[in-house]
Amino acid sequence: MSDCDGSPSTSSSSSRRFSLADIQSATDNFSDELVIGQGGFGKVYKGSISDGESMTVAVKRLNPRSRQGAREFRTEIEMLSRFRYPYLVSLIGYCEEPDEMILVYEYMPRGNFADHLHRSGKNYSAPLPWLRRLRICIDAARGLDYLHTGTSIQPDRAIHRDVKSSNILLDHNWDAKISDFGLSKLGPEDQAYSHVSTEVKGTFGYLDPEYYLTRRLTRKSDVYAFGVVMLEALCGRPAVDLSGDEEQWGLAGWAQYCIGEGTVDEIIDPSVKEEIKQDCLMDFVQIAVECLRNIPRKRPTMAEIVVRLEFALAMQEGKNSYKIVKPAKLDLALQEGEDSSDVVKPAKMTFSRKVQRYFLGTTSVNSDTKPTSKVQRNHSSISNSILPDKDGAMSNNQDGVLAQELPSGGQTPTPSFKQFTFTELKSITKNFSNERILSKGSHVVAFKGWIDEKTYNPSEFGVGMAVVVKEITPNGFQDLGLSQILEFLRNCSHPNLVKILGYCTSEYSRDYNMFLVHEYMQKGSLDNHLFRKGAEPLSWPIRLKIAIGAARGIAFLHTIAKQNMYSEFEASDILLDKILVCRREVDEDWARTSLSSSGKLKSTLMGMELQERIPSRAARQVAQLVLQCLNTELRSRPSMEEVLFNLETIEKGTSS
Ligand SMILES: Nc1ncnc2c1ncn2[C@@H]1O[C@H](COP(=O)(O)OP(=O)(O)OP(=O)(O)O)[C@@H](O)[C@H]1O
Repeated sequence: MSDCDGSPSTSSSSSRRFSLADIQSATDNFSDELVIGQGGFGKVYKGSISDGESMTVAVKRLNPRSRQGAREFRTEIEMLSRFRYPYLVSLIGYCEEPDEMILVYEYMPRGNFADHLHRSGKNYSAPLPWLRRLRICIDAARGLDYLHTGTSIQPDRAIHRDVKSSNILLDHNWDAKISDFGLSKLGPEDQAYSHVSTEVKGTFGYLDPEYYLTRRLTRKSDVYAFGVVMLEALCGRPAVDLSGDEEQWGLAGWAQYCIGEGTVDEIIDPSVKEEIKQDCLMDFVQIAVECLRNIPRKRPTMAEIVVRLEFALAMQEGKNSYKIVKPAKLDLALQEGEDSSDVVKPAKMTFSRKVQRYFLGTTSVNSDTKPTSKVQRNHSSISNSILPDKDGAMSNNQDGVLAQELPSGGQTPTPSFKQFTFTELKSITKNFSNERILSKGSHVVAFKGWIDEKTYNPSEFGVGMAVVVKEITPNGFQDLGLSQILEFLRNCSHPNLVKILGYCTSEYSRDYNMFLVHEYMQKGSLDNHLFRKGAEPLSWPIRLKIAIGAARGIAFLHTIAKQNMYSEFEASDILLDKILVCRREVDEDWARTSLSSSGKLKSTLMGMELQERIPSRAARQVAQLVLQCLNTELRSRPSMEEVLFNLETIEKGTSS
């Protein structure tokens, strides 16, 4: 393990070395009028350098009286030269002269997140809407995930050590990037829980108590600090505020206390309170509280946080109107050594203990707090609707709905995963009539129909939500048992996967076939758009968006397949080919997309007719990525997460 606190030579391979005269000219000789910020290192100026074209930059000049110095300066250069990513601020160059240490960064015109949350600084104009706060948290989480896990191309891993809202900077589109790597440590490569022992550094209000006590630094210290940032975003309060009552000085402690007391509503920033949807709020609070768990091992990883925040965003945007169960939640309730007996008696169904807890919703917001919060109460009401009966059998309610979300405001509950009756399916598909057939394969026939959006009851032709009813012969499932299939399907919920609305295994069904009901994707499958004669060619940005959507869906499948309960099978094998439930298709606004196989991905991206219209740099990058995916040596192929990361980077490069 190398350590940035040693004194590596300033790695300047990808950063430019400026003379002091360059910097003086860029900042009007360090004019006070150009000061845009001040941190522990020194003042930050807005400047303008010319490299052929003129470019606005942020110039950070070491204050000779600062407690920070050469070590932080070198660490920053070293880190930012190694870690380049759309969600990390870029270092453009540096200046090192006998009495000067200066860093030059890309300029982030909207300043830092803290100023917008706490209504301070020149950049603040109006309270940030909730959606924007959520997106900023996701960007920052992506940046930290990259720092923590690296990629096959950039295998180094690091711990930031000073995650806070003033180190999250915003560009003119409100895209967020992590900054300030002066305290970062290059970390151990493999295990999330291995650590480095260091002198305790960081910022009060964000310091992981475990690190403070033990000096054992892990990535989970960043996760703790990120949890505090999430609370700042939710409450609009700084991490430390000494102006109020003593128990409210530290946001982390105060917010956790309120959540435990069921009074989380009272601490939400009034300017966003009305905007936050209940589902999104519950998830957001849940993630934040988990980040703050006392035991670092029990905190989620940044990768999990990214997926779950994206999920919360989808809920806020109304893309998942029914209750969906997220794989990341596996970790919420199922911590090692936890006793499940207080939750639910073992059911006769073959769901594993993990799956039961997972499926029933979480029962403990935080293993460190008492189970009395509103969030918890809401969750337990979800559980109650599907508690096993006294014989241990899982009971459905009268509608055959297995799990129900109980939304706020007394709206009609929406089923999450319905057990349809065969009669209902007959009504949905007009008695499985030929005119309703969408496609026919050797093991699967798909029919189109309509159901009521709220109850999932059959509705008239063209009324309510369009769905696909798929009839699958037993051979279509290979050797999988029903319980395994259902387990998987329930958890297969992600904005980039077709939504499974329910199933039917009625004894009256033809030949004991199974039926799945999933959402209907208006634009059909991608191959239609790519290969159908006369189809309007898809533009390059849409193709890229589709590839990214598909990569997100697949990456998610891989994540859930990694959970123990699925260790016996590979998600991609089962879902993509055999069960056919996740044959991802393109929806209405092209935002949630996917492809039907990696073969199509290749042809999508390499389509000859498009080559002229793809920016040449992007074309090269895509071609390189495709070649990596097709590497004959399995181990050398990138993971889906890496593919996704690369596609997102290419997209950023194309749009900027
Ligand atoms: N690249 C940049 N673009 C725009 N503004 C920036 C940039 N870098 C820093 N700033 C502004 O300058 C402020 C100070 O930045 P700096 O990283 O030195 O300090 P800090 O992180 O707030 O504090 P400390 O260094 O003590 O942890 C930031 O909060 C931000 O408002």
